[in-house]
Amino acid sequence: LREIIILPDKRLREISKPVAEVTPEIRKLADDMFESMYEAPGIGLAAIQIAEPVRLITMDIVRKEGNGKSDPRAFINPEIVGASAELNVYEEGCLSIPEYYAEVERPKTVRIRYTDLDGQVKEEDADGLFATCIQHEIDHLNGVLFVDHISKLKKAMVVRKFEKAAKRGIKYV
Ligand SMILES: O=C(O)C[C@@H](Cc1ccccc1)[C@H](O)SCc1ccccc1
Ligand SMILES: [Zn+2]
Repeated sequence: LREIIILPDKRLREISKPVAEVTPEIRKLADDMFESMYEAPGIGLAAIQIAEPVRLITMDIVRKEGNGKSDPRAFINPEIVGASAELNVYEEGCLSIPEYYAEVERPKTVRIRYTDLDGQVKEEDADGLFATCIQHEIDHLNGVLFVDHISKLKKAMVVRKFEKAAKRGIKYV
């Protein structure tokens, strides 16, 4: 199980590097990410959140319902190649910014291109929670956090709260 890094950890602002080749190490990292994601629990995770600055995302949207179903997905070097003009608002959270939620507006549907764990390049349309989550995760790969999409004032309050907690040595368990 890998520790999820928390704001204000500067590493969350790194730009993750492309994965050159799907190696056994990348597959092992994906396994570690699924384990950490399920344990959190979360429906998405970007490698930088466990301090690995590589362009790899894991997701499992259905598992959240806890009805025994599971649809683990891994996305290597994901890119958004198209986005709807129509926007969607979703109350987002982040495993790296615990217990803070805010409404974020994003394109309702996006077309993504990525490489899967078998090394196959795929293109796919995403809508609903899948669209919201994949955009949230791709943001992580670019050092962007969901609080960067909310008002300056609210973002300043959140960042200050986490910086004070960090100074007091409070680690969110
Ligand atoms: O920090 C992360 O990247 C995990 C995020 C992914 C996410 C954020 C906003 C909207 C959808 C996904 C979440 O903390 S995973 C927890 C969760 C579960 C169900 C719905 C929303 C968030
Ligand atoms: Zn997040």
